[in-house]
Amino acid sequence: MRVLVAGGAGYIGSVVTAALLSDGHEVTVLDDLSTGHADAVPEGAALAEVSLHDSAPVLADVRPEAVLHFAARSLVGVSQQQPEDYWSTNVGGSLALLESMRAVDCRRIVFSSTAATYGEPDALPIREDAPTRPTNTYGASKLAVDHMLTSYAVAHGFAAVSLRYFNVAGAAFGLGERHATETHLIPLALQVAAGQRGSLTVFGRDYPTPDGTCIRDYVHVADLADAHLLALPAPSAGEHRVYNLGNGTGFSVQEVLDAAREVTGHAIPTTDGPRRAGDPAQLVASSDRIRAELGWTPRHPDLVGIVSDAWTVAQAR
Ligand SMILES: NC(=O)c1ccc[n+]([C@@H]2O[C@H](COP(=O)([O-])OP(=O)(O)OC[C@H]3O[C@@H](n4cnc5c(N)ncnc54)[C@H](O)[C@@H]3O)[C@@H](O)[C@H]2O)c1
Ligand SMILES: O=c1ccn([C@@H]2O[C@H](COP(=O)(O)OP(=O)(O)O[C@H]3O[C@H](CO)[C@H](O)[C@H](O)[C@H]3O)[C@@H](O)[C@H]2O)c(=O)[nH]1
Repeated sequence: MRVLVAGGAGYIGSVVTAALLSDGHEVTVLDDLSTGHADAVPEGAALAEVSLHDSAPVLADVRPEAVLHFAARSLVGVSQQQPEDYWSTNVGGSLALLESMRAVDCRRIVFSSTAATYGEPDALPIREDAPTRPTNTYGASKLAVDHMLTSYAVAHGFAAVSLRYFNVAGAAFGLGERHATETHLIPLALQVAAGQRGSLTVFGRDYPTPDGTCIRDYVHVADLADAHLLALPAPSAGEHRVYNLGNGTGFSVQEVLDAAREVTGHAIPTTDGPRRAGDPAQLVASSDRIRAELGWTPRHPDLVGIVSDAWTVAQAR
């Protein structure tokens, strides 16, 4: 298939681009390089350095049969201080992209949604029919795009899938996480292990969890790539599907740090800090729906393996 990958110079988009290429697809990456890197775009994919807002000429030129949409602002904390950037990029940019698609009669899309659309869960694991009550602008902006896709499916015959990722981690195809402003636990722990950072702050040890630290569901980026390949052809015209993506097993911040110490052989000093605003105590996915409907099975559910793959690629840089 001829596909356009919006945000394909970023962490997850670049890995999925590599997976699409190895599956025989023809790929053009559209990315403004605001948080991505040109050298992360896999060889064999074309790069159009353009914003979502100016995507129309690129779509007119490429004439894709489908779009995979990763391009976004995705820092929860910043979304609370600069909401305008989140509404503009995530919602305004996505609307512009959908209109660019409609103009060239391209109506198939896979969208990067997030566990942040659910907010604080009533019950675990979180299923797709759980209430969506985002606790930050980032999650609210992603939920708005999910709603946009439902209405584009109904009104304009789009075939759409929202994949609600939980905590994406690990590396594949030699590509890992490389954010100028890094906020994610695993890459930060590995930067401490590599001596690039002195220590890491544990955000809260007083949560109602067995060791007092937050629990998250870490999913390997290679398993995420598998899910995108399965989701791409799945919906029919007029259909918008929503699938959670996680392993269904939660690990605490303490367990992640222990795994990082085991993998790297470094002590990884930490200090204890207050809770980070808006962090739910536990987020664990039920991925029963995508397992049942698309046959997705995570091949790398082991936390030590996920951290180990991230470490291998971080060291190679
Ligand atoms: N990393 C996670 O754990 C996680 C979890 C849930 C959802 N997500 C979502 O997955 C997607 C990818 O996340 P990531 O971690 O790879 O982020 P990333 O920042 O590495 O990648 C995002 C890419 O989008 C590009 N981009 C941003 N705004 C753009 C615009 N206006 N026009 C064109 N390109 C633009 C950036 O340059 C970057 O290359 C995001 O939509 C994010 O919200 C990520
Ligand atoms: O320096 C740090 C960084 C993180 N943490 C903790 O580690 C856990 C994981 O934090 P991350 O920042 O790595 O990931 P989040 O769970 O905050 O965010 C992820 O899940 C969200 C869903 O709520 C969104 O989807 C978001 O895009 C995605 O990155 C949290 O309990 C956080 O408090 C620390 O203790 N210290």
